[in-house]
Amino acid sequence: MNSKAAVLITGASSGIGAVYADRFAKRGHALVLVARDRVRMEELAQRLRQENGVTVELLPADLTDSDGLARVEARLRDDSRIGILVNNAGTAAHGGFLDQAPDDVAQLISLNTTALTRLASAVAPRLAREGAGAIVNIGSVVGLAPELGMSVYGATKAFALFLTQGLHVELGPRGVYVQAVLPAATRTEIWAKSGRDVDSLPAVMEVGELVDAALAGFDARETITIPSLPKVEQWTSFEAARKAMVPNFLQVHAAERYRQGS
Ligand SMILES: NC(=O)C1=CN([C@@H]2O[C@H](COP(=O)(O)OP(=O)(O)OC[C@H]3O[C@@H](n4cnc5c(N)ncnc54)[C@H](OP(=O)(O)O)[C@@H]3O)[C@@H](O)[C@H]2O)C=CC1
Ligand SMILES: N[C@@H](C=O)C(=O)O
Repeated sequence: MNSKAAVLITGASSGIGAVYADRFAKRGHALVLVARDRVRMEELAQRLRQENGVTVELLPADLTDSDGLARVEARLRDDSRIGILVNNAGTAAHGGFLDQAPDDVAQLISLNTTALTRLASAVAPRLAREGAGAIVNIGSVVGLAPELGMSVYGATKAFALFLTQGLHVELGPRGVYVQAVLPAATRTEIWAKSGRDVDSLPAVMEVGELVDAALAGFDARETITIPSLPKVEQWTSFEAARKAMVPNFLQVHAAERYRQGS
């Protein structure tokens, strides 16, 4: 019997999710693949079964649809073989805020934040009871960079980062590992799908290299993994500055600069 936890990967029909599937299959994990495109997932599943002898199941679902999302939530809640969730499905939006239709914005938020949170929420109680398992949330460096002008997409990725840090605080002591991976530009279909030419970017990482680095962070049990960032000290000092500010928030009086005439 295979004692390794099964891995449920969302957005597994292409790009980063498909490579996660490949790498976890190579490590001998059974897989549950989630996305809308059943045909692409079946092609991937057949190859992974053949090459690695692992069980690969498909759970086709649109995660912005309440029925689809509920099916995946139920699977995460009830299937005790699943010990790792890779919350990867996501889309980006082209254009600036003024050009984006509210319905498109709502759809983006629904996939990148609501689905991500509901799936984590479906699996977390069981993992906490078992005192084991992992939740991996795919964020983006865009979530740290409002200057890039992708405000809604970046906000969803900032959400993924914050949620990860919060869940790390809450679930870490219960034995559940939570990781956020923050890729920078990576060669996948997301760029063409959102109307952008990936080759116009100054630097793009190949998707295999991105996922291998993310898994190195996973193996090291990092909470935040930024594969492209050359010096980790930049992230650790950013975090140290944030943490140093937190004890100063609770005050009886407003800061001196806001006190008028007192
Ligand atoms: N590539 C990059 O430069 C970067 C990507 N990221 C993040 O990485 C993640 C993966 O993206 P990437 O691999 O690049 O892009 P892809 O477009 O290749 O993959 C996106 C995946 O999400 C799935 N998906 C999209 N919409 C839905 C939906 N409504 N329901 C279920 N699944 C859906 C797609 O499958 P299907 O269409 O079959 O449903 C596909 O499998 C995203 O969260 C993205 O924001 C972060 C930083 C950089
Ligand atoms: N997905 C990319 C933007 O569209 C990114 O996060 O860099």
